[in-house]
Amino acid sequence: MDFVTLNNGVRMPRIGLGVWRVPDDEAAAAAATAIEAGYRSVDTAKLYRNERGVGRAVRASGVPREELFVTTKLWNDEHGYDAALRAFDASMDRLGLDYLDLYLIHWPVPARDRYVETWRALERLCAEGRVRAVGVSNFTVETLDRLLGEAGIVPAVNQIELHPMLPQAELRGYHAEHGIVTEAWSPLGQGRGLLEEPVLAELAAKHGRSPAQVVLRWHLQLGGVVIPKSVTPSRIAENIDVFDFVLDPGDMAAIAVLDSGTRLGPDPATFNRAD
Ligand SMILES: NC(=O)C1=CN([C@@H]2O[C@H](COP(=O)(O)OP(=O)(O)OC[C@H]3O[C@@H](n4cnc5c(N)ncnc54)[C@H](OP(=O)(O)O)[C@@H]3O)[C@@H](O)[C@H]2O)C=CC1
Ligand SMILES: O=C(O)C(=O)[C@@H](O)[C@H](O)C(=O)CO
Repeated sequence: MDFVTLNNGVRMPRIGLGVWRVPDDEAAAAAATAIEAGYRSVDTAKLYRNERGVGRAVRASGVPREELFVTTKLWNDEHGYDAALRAFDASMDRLGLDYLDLYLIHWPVPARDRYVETWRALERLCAEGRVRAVGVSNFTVETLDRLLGEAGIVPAVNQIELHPMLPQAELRGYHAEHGIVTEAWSPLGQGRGLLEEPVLAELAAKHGRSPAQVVLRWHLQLGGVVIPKSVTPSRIAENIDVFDFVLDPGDMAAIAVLDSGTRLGPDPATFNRAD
C-alpha cells in the first residue's frame, strides 16, 4: 500500500474501501474482506448507516488499530458547533473506536451557511486528539476560499466526485496550491458506463489489467487518494492490485478524452438536503 502524508504529518493510505449504499452487515463483511486483502483504510459516513459494521470489522480484524485508517463524515443535519460535537460522539459510539483517523464535513450545505462554525468544532476535536486529521467533502473553490479565510486549520483532505468523466482540474489545482489532499469519490463512475468505454478496454488489454484497474491507476497518477466501493471479494482484491504498472503520458492523454463534465452525484453548489 502507498501512502500520502497529510498537511499535519499523518499518513493516509492511497486506496481505501468505500461503503456507500452497503447495508451494515454487508459493510462489515466487505471491510473484513478488504482488510484481509491488504486494505488499511475504510470510508464510511453517518449517512451510510453502516458505521457499526465498519467498526466491528476494524475491531475484529486482528490488525493493530494504529495500522488502520477510518474515515467518517458529519451529515448535513449535524452542522453547527454543538451539533457537530454531538455528531462526532454519536459516530464514535457507533464505530466503537477510541479515536478516529479522519472526520469530514460531508457537504458544505451553502443554504444553511454553518460550515465555518461546524469546522471550528472539528478543529477542537483535532486539538483534543480525538481525531487525527480533519477535512471536508464536496467543497468548491468558493466554499474552500471562505473556510480558509476563517479557519485555524487548513482541511487535510477534500473528498470530491472525481473520475475520468469529471477530472476536476481547477479544484485539484486549488488543493495543490493549499496543501489539501484530493480524495476521489465514485472513482469508478459508480461501475456503470465508464468502465465500458472502448479506450479503457484498449488500455486494459495493453497493460494486461481490467478497465477498473486502469481507472484506479489513472487516479493514483493524478496524485490523490481513491476509495472504490465493492462488496465482491474478487473486485475488492483487484482494486488494490494497481501498484505494479504505470500508465504512460499517452495513456493518460487517451483517458483525458473521456472528460465530459458529467456529474453522477449532486452539485455541491446547490445540494442543501438535510434530512
Ligand atoms: N463524500 C461524498 O459525498 C460521497 C462519497 N462516496 C464514497 O466513495 C465511495 C465510492 O464511490 P461509489 O459511488 O460507491 O462508486 P464507485 O465508483 O466506487 O463504484 C462502485 C461500483 O463499481 C462496482 N465495481 C467495483 N469494483 C469494480 C471492478 N473492479 N470492476 C467492475 N466493477 C466494479 C461496484 O460493484 P460491486 O460492489 O457489486 O462489486 C459498484 O457497483 C463510496 O462507497 C463512498 O464511500 C460516494 C459518493 C458520495
Ligand atoms: O454517498 C454519499 O456520500 C453522498 O453524500 C451521496 O449519496 C449524496 O447524498 C447523494 O447522492 C444524494 O442523492
